[in-house]
Amino acid sequence: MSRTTATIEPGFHKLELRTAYGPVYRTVSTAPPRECTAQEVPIIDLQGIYGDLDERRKVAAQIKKAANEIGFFYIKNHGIGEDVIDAARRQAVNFFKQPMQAKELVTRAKSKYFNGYSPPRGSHASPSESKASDTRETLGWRYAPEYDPEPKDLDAIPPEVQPYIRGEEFVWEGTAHLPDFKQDVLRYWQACLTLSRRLVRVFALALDLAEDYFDRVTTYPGSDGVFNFYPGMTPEEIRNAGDEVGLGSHTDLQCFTLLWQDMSGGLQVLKGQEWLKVPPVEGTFVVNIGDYLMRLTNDRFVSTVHRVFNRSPHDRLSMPFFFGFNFNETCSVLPTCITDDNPAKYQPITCGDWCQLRFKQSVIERWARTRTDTWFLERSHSTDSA
Ligand SMILES: O=C(O)CCC(=O)C(=O)O
Ligand SMILES: [Fe+2]
Repeated sequence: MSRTTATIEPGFHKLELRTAYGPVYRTVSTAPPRECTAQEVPIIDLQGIYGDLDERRKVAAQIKKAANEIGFFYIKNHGIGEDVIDAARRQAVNFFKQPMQAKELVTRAKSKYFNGYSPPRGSHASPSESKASDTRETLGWRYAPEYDPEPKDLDAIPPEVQPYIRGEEFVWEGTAHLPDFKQDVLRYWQACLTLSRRLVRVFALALDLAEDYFDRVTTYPGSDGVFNFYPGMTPEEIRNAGDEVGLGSHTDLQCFTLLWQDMSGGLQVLKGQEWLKVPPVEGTFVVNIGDYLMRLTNDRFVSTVHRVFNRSPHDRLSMPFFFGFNFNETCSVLPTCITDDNPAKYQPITCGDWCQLRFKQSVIERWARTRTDTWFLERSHSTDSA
């Protein structure tokens, strides 16, 4: 019986990545990451998005270049107040510093839609990267129209939208003992949502579409707020950490992510086969393209693999916000991303169904892993695909 065994050159290894259609594998360098350059991951000044059309187009051109090349860039002058960020950051730390019993009041096990708290080792983003699961713990909450900064009439939510509302109140009920938690966290989330609606208009310009092209599909958008906490390590833990990661290699799912990270460092981005460090820059967010937007742009904008290490004595905190389209809207590859020579590669799909495909893969995979560990490991080491 023949069996394919991929040959990997020394200095490289095979990285397993989750996608909506099951695992894919990439050959990746094992060399330590190097610092990214300002050309590779540029800092884009957003001041111009509040200016005239000409200024908005200039920002759009910079976003287009970065989105085409690496799918990651920093934004400065983004308009989210330092006080808003600071209050959210303090609340996140208050939350994670609680005893486990208090955090479990909002355990993800209570959720139908991945809201709530997941403890350290609660996820394993890339099973081939590390034998152990991810060290981060995380708290997430999702879109609910009653908190939308664009006020909604709750009695007039379209019936086709209603089944796709993913926010759940238990997150706020189970944190009500933390003074001002809900207020400070939602203020941050609302600021991220407002900025994302503004940014998606610049993305439309970057894609040669009318500026309001996406307005119709961002009325009840995918808007996942998340706090990630990566605990610091003692020197001994660092020595024994082996291949452990804070958050394993993955791509984000929706259109784009706004990522606030504290000054610890630890974010890495995969460029070709090489890992780049994308360090924190004071006063900025990192923005990265997600899989759904990559699909809608016929792969013009790239959703890039990234991961996080926190091999330091200090705790690390990040506060990503994942922005997508209304989960009920079926979207096709964008007309400006199709030519006679380059027809649409993908079928229309809703952002909700797209995310669901990936979630399902994780569930199938977890199931396979618990049932037949050896079967699964053999398969993941002997299959070579895209
Ligand atoms: O913590 C970070 O810097 C990145 C987090 C991330 O990639 C994610 O939550 O998807
Ligand atoms: Fe991510």
